[in-house]
Amino acid sequence: MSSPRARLDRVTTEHDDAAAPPPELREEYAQLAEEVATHQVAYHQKDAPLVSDAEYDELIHRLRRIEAEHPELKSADSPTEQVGGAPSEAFAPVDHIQRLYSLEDLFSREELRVWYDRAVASLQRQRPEEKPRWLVELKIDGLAINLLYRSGELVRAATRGDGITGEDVTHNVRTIKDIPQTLAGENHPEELEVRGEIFMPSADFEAFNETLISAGKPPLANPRNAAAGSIRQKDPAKTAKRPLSMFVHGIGARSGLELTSQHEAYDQLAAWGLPVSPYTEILDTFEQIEAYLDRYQDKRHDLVHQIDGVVIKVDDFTHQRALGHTSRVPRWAAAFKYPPEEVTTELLDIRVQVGRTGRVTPFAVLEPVKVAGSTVEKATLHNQDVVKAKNLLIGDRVTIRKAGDVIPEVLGPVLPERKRRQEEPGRLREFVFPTHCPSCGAALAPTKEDDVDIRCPNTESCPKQLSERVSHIGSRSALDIEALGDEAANALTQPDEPNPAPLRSEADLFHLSPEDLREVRIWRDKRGKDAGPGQRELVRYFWTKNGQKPTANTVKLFAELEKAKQQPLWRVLVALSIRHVGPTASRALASAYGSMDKIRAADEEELAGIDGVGPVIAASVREWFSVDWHVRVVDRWAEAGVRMVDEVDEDTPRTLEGLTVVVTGSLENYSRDESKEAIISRGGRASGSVSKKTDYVVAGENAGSKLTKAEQLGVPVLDEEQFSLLLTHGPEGLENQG
Ligand SMILES: NC(=O)c1ccc[n+]([C@@H]2O[C@H](COP(=O)([O-])OP(=O)(O)OC[C@H]3O[C@@H](n4cnc5c(N)ncnc54)[C@H](O)[C@@H]3O)[C@@H](O)[C@H]2O)c1
Ligand SMILES: [Zn+2]
Repeated sequence: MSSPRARLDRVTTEHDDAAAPPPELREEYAQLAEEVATHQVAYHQKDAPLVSDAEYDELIHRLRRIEAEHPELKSADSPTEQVGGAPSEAFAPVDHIQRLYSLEDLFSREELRVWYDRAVASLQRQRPEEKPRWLVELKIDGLAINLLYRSGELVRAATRGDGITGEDVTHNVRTIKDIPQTLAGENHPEELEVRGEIFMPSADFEAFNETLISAGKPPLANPRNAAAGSIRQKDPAKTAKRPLSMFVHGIGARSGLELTSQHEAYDQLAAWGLPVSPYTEILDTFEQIEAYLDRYQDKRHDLVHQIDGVVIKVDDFTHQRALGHTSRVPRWAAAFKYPPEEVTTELLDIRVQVGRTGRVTPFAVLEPVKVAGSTVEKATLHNQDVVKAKNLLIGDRVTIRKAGDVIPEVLGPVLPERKRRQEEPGRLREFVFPTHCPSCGAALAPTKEDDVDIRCPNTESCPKQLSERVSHIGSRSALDIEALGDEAANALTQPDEPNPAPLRSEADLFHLSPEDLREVRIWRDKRGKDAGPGQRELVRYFWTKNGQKPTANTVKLFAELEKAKQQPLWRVLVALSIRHVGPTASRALASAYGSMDKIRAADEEELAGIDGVGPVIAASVREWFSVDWHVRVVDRWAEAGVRMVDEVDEDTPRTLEGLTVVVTGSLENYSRDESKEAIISRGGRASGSVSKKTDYVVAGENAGSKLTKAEQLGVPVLDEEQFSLLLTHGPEGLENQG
């Protein structure tokens, strides 16, 4: 599929100014048109898309581009002229009184700007005295519906179909509680068409899918497919079981009803009991529209329904009429699309990786694909059971999802494509979990018999486990050694033939000398940040000449290792890679005991009793200290001068004793860890989630849902300045603030 597309791009640019389309282009145009038409049927009629919306959008855009350059290629039934699909024969056809249109898609701020300027200019010419206002609302990812009310009674409901003829789904729509059978209020027009979007609320969608999975049925792909599939059931009883809602987004034919604007129409429809969206706003300027786009891009996962963009409409009906329609879309409205969060790509392979605690996890190797602003080529699959549950075969086309900052997830195979591929022998194959560690060759096994996790038992010297542990020691949540990242950890722990690895165990990390790194490439060759231009040769000269003067990179590593020895006890605990012992548990242990020796001496029961520790972590800590080489790590580090005791700083006043504080968003003067430490060292509890028990929420730049939650629960919200006052003077500091 990709090669004809790539060729197409080339051909269209080369022939920008050519008059007659060359035969290859003709043929490729025909092919692409057919492909797009197939996707339209799969999506609109069968509710079973073969590709993601993003890919479809790309195809149809290319088609439009060719048509723009070579209009003679375009036929009247081109897929670019279609509004949705022809109505399915499973339902009675219904002619809409007034046509339904699709919307022009805009994929960037630049495209939006062009569209906006054109609309403004066109209105300016026609009605120079008036300035348009914009009604901006969310683009609900659902199914369009046209409701017909006669004298206040719902008489018919139809899908959009091709815009002229839809499918009669009245019985099914009557099962939706949000849609009134009889309108409230009075003065109902004799005839009224109400347009809206039927959707399955995000929360219900997840719950519904869980019931499907537990009944052994395949889950629905996304809320849009869910809504469309639910409305187009043959049996209304089935539709009735689906949690569906609707929001109004337009008005069609209306007899004897005088309305002057879109927002007035919404107000009237709301007064008659129809559900209108709470997210709609009337705006005046382009900047305000952009601010709206920004706001909802951040919030898109906290909404009642899924959205794929924002719809911008000219509010005034006179203005709408002045701008008019094309055959397919209104010129007075357009849809701004957010970057897609779901795309499909090829599952090239499933491999396994070895983690720092020996866990061997499968991950998907993907054909690189852009999603939500970044390129994805790998996604964890967690364990064998997940690979099975997701029903993945190597060679499948798969849907992946990346929402915001969340790590990318493989949702599952594109099933219709799977069927096609199954017919080609050898195209698909099942993933077989390896029996031996890909790094050290040890036989893999679960720790306990019924454990889903498979592990490499060679914990001490499996090179991959060791390098993962070493890079973890350098990570920000552990000893925070910037010069000790993945690359450095690899260089330290993997042999670089003919040289052996400088480090065979993390026990010796703090005993390394610059001499040990002399032959290791990243320290031998690389100029550090401090080394100025031209110094590289000089530094190398010293190395080769007398082996005395280390490179700037080496200096940096050793300076940072030295500094790391002074890190607080909790960070040392994190650095040890004890299973289940992350920053939270480490802080709890460190503040309860204050020294490594005491933690080592504590028995399991005692550990389990510590607030923030509990039985699982307690067992894990005890087990860890029972292994000889683990203890050796601690001893060797202590020997090298790593701090194993927390000094109780008598000078820090315990101003936050007994208080729980949540910090959200970014502060100017404190990093995430610094603010936590500031709270804990003053006797407070630094929590990650807001509840009724939270005493204060400190909100920095870009604070998100935690701030909203605090406001809902009435938890006092502090800015950074008030936070500083709280730290130095306790709650009284805030009271005196005036
Ligand atoms: N994956 C595939 O194979 C495939 C195939 C065909 C179409 N598609 C997807 O379908 C969409 C194109 O279909 P389309 O013609 O329905 O266009 P569209 O969904 O981009 O926009 C038009 C529709 O948006 C809906 N809408 C939602 N909120 C609205 C609001 N607030 N105001 C007005 N309208 C609102 C209306 O139902 C309207 O008909 C694209 O997203 C495309 O990616 C995908
Ligand atoms: Zn191994």
